Amino acid sequence: MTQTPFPDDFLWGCATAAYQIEGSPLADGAGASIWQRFSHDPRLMAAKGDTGDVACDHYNRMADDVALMKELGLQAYRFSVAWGRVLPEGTGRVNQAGLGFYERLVDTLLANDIEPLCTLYHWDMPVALDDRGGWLNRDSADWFADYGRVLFDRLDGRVKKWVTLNEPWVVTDGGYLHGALAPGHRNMFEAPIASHNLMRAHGAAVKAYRETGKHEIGLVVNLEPKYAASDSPEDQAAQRRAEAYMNRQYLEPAIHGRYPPELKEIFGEAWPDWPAEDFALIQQPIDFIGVNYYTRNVTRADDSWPLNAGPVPQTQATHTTTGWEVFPQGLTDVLLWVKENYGDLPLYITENGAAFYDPPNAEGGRVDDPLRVDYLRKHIAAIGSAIEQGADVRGYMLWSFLDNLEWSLGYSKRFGIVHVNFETQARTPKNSARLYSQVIATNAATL
Ligand SMILES: OC[C@@H]1[C@@H](O)[C@H](O)[C@@H](O)c2[nH]c(CCc3ccccc3)c[n+]21
Repeated sequence: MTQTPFPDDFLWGCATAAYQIEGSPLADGAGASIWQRFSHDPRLMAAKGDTGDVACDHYNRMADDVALMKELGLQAYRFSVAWGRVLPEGTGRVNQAGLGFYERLVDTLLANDIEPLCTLYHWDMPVALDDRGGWLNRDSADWFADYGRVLFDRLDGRVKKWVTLNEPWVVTDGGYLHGALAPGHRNMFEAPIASHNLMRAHGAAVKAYRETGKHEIGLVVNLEPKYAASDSPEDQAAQRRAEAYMNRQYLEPAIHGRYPPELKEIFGEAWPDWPAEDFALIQQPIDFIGVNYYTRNVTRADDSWPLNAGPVPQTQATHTTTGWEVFPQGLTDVLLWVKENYGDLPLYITENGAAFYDPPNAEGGRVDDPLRVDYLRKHIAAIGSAIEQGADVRGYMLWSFLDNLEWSLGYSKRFGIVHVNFETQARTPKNSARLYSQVIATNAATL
């Protein structure tokens, strides 16, 4: 048994997102989000009938859920705010009842010695703004900054770690290129525009935070390390395109004020000439980078659209129920890649976890999830290895605290370390929750 001690102030927590756990999406004056619209549309939703109307009913069960977080020993909790609860029309009128829910959540967390990490945007834009063009409208940067100011004014100080966007790549690739996620567009010309406006909005919100904010704000990106399938020039070029498209497209402008050249190659005539002043806005200095890691990709040249690059199935490996290869080394590799390419900004693992087929509630209220226990042990050890090699990793937010709505895949993909019986809303910690409690108590990875 090898123990890898973590830094003394390493922050151990869990992550969730508003639309995936809260339910009551229209309660107390809230304005509908694009996910309310998308999940109710059987033409768009893969898991037809699975909506966020109830989810984990966290909106009504928040105090009990925070008590369970405390019981498990969580030191932090990463959540997102549903924009439409706070600003039902997306801009203008503030819905005090909606803002009040998040104020109660933050105060309850603090009363339980759990540090709140607040994500402003985890994919649920108000429909009122989507109807005005959403992320395709350059005004979205101002809408988002104004929304941020409402939260900063009310919660900064109690919230000391802010995140502007969760995974702009997924918002763009899923919502505007392939259409698998809200708002369900499939348009190669729209995707770069949405992507660019998301980053302008990120910059505008960071700039707004610096007007009054006294703590930290960062950006969360999903990173999937790309390993060329061979040394052939074709596979090497495919790896560069895939890495640029997913892993560099957002960090390059945020940190270096530029886009990777491969994006013009990928999008061709669909890649606009961006106004130079946009990059000064996007490149606002941030205090940390949040890394969401789940798996890797072995990449080869192929005729897939739009990258002409695709995965080589790793048939010999363990896979999750979402089809992702379990590859802990990729987490070590990608943390060192961030350090090498983007400098020594503090890093947080803002998401890491896995969906496996968990047994139903066994007798005595236990859920045995050995594959998730093994996944977490190995990925937490992988972080320890990156830290030993010089990565400045400050915390780990496990995805996820509860089984929840896995977007268009519905409730069948269970990522929680706490099982949710969606008929009764009963919460049952899985064995992985017990493992995580031990990791937190010892501040060490044990393999
Ligand atoms: O899929 C598990 C989680 C989601 O539930 C989170 O809301 C989201 O932040 C998130 N991102 C990723 C990695 C990127 C990705 C998202 C969706 C589909 C494929 C890859 C995995 N997850």
